Amino acid sequence: MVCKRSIAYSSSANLGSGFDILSVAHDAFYDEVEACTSEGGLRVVMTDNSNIPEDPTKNSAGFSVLSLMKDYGIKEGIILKVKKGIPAGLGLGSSGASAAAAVAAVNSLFSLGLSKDSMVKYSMLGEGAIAGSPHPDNVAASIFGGFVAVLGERTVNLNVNYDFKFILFIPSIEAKDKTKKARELVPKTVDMSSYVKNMRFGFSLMLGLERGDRKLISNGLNDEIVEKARLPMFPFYPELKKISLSHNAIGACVSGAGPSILVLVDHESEIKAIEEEGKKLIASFGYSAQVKEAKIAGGVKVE
Ligand SMILES: Nc1ncnc2c1ncn2[C@@H]1O[C@H](COP(=O)(O)OP(=O)(O)OP(=O)(O)O)[C@@H](O)[C@H]1O
Ligand SMILES: N[C@@H](CCO)C(=O)O
Repeated sequence: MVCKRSIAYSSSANLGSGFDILSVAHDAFYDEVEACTSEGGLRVVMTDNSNIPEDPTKNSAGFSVLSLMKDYGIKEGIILKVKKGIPAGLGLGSSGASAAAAVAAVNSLFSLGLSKDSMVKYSMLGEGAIAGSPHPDNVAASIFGGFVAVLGERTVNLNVNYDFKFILFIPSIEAKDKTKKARELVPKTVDMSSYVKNMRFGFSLMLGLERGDRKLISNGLNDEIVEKARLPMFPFYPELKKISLSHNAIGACVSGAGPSILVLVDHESEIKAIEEEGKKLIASFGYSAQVKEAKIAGGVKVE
């Protein structure tokens, strides 16, 4: 039996207006996957006591690897042992990280020579199996690391020339098929004024990161369309953003499909006040919340 082990970090997708395009990997949490050759077929084993299905067609890691096995004619059996570090269903790219780690491990196990873009392609299929449509942003961040823009079949890393860190507010809200439901809330059409505002936000964020311009980054962390449509899923968000900005955060946005919220902070921000008041606010809505500080993380690693 030959094995390969990999780890992939959590991520926050969308970053305001970049629905299904922009994302960032952070070191808040990571998943580990060990892929070993075995008897025929694919078996997924969740090594912790999570309720995540082990049926490969219902598991993001399993479905991605099934697709790889089919396309690359892999006849040998594979056992995937998935150790979850990233809590699922909270907008932290949990399903995407498992898929990314599994694809990278199998790529190495069978020396498939997949490019990072091909790994994104296979990993996003796992997202499709559970969220109804295969969004690429979380898996792209987990594979490439850093800030990414997914531009069709290519993912590009953004240069970051500003020093900041993240605060993640992670409310304990259990919602079955959360991302699937959240995607159903996204409007099918948008009016021109929202489109123009969102283009401005997206360009502001990308240029602000590249130029190290705090004001542009701050202006970029906004969204007129998707966050608004999904607000009933995280009703505390507008007030949490207000509190963060009043204490000099750079900006705040919904992490992926929520309910977690990502806040960017730097030396000018009153971090303790943001964390304490933010937690109290979420409690006033009836939810407990974990608050976690994090930094930008690298891409998937195979041992
Ligand atoms: N390997 C996996 N890791 C995590 N969740 C998985 C996995 N395979 C299947 N799932 C299922 O996917 C659902 C969680 O996915 P969902 O997209 O809602 O959350 P997420 O990946 O944590 O967040 P987001 O995509 O918003 O960042 C759960 O119902 C879980 O059972
Ligand atoms: N772009 C995806 C990310 C899910 O984490 C969405 O917002 O549905």
